[in-house]
Amino acid sequence: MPSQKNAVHFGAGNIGRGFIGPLLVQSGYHVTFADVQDEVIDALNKKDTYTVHILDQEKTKEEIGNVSGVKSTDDDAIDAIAEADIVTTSVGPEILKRIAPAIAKGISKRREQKKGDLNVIACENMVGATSGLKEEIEKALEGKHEDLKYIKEHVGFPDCEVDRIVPPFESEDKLEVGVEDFYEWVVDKTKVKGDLSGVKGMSLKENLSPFLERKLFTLNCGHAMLAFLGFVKGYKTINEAIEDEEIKKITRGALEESGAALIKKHEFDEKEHKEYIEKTMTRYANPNIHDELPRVSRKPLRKLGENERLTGPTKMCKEYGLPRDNLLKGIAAAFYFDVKDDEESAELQKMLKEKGLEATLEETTGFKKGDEEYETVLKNYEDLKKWRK
Ligand SMILES: NC(=O)C1=CN([C@@H]2O[C@H](COP(=O)(O)OP(=O)(O)OC[C@H]3O[C@@H](n4cnc5c(N)ncnc54)[C@H](O)[C@@H]3O)[C@@H](O)[C@H]2O)C=CC1
Ligand SMILES: O=P(O)(O)OC[C@H]1O[C@](O)(CO)[C@@H](O)[C@@H]1O
Repeated sequence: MPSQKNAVHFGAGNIGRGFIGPLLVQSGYHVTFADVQDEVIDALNKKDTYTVHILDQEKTKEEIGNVSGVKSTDDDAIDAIAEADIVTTSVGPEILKRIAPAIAKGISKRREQKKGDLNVIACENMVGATSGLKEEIEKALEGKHEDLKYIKEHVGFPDCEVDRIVPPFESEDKLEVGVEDFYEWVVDKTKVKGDLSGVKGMSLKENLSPFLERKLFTLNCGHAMLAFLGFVKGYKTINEAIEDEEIKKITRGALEESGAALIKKHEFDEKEHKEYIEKTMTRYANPNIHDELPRVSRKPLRKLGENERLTGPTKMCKEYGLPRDNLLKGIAAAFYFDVKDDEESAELQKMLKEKGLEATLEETTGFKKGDEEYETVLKNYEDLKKWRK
């Protein structure tokens, strides 16, 4: 009998339980979720199985078994890494540095126990998430030459792109999760140690960047446009926002703008990219998915950042001398995002109050006074005032 393959997944949240965890289980791994929420960890250990609802036209279910939970801050997490064949994460970009020390300790233990190859893959909405995590792990092992040598020889750190819409799911059962049918997981093949071809749903590619930029500057870009513009008009959900013809038109326009730049940069087939945009618009409008705007627009300071989903495609359009009017409407709308329990939203509103829009715009997006983008966002911000109810 083949021996049990083991995976440790940091973050038993929506993407962990609804996307990466299930794919690993279906590929024959026992998945140990490492999280900080006791309730979720206890439930995983008590039940050993949970339901994933596929929220498509026809609603189906998958039962996911062979799972357990550990506290990511306990030694149990380190022990689990020592026994793992793969470590994945979906904790949010800002949490990666917090989990790096535990992964470093787990790697050190593997080296002592002369364990074989391991791959660590950060599945976050971010360019270079795994590379950043690798840096943090190496920092945690500074001066430990044997561990660093072991990493070089035995630990792969491939960056990746993850795409599946998984909002919080209403259920009495803490573990149940609701997902769209669509998913895409593209992993940088050139950085893998050993063989990951047995992982179901993982697409190994030599050139990750076009896939990553296509996803961030399309799915995430349009989602952010809908969420920020929808918020200005007082809508609560993505479904409400996309039903508004004005918002829908601007969002589609933004995807066409980012699409034109992506086609130029990555030489995508024009017709195929048009279809990709249409498919993305259909995914947003899925009537079976209830997605609240504050989730999609969460952490606005990160989302406004250079090379992120709105500023990134805008800059790319500029580089190729292409229009970016719709994208700049989405950027302007982001400054209206005001949700008290979102720390970054509170920080953004504080900046606006204390420094004013001009300085905040410069600080968050990198657009400078005199740039066409800077002036247009200021104008758009004024124009959006009439949208507020
Ligand atoms: N939900 C979605 O539709 C998508 C999310 N993503 C990305 O996946 C990542 C996670 O997103 P979600 O699953 O939606 O978030 P989530 O909030 O549902 O899950 C995050 C999980 O991480 C856990 N966590 C926080 N600190 C931790 C720590 N120190 N150690 C271990 N676990 C910790 C939380 O308790 C939570 O269970 C983000 O980077 C997001 O950008 C990517 C594609 C789609
Ligand atoms: O932390 P992030 O990037 O906001 O992740 C949550 C996100 O999940 C998605 O719905 C789907 O990837 C995004 O468009 C959304 O913003």
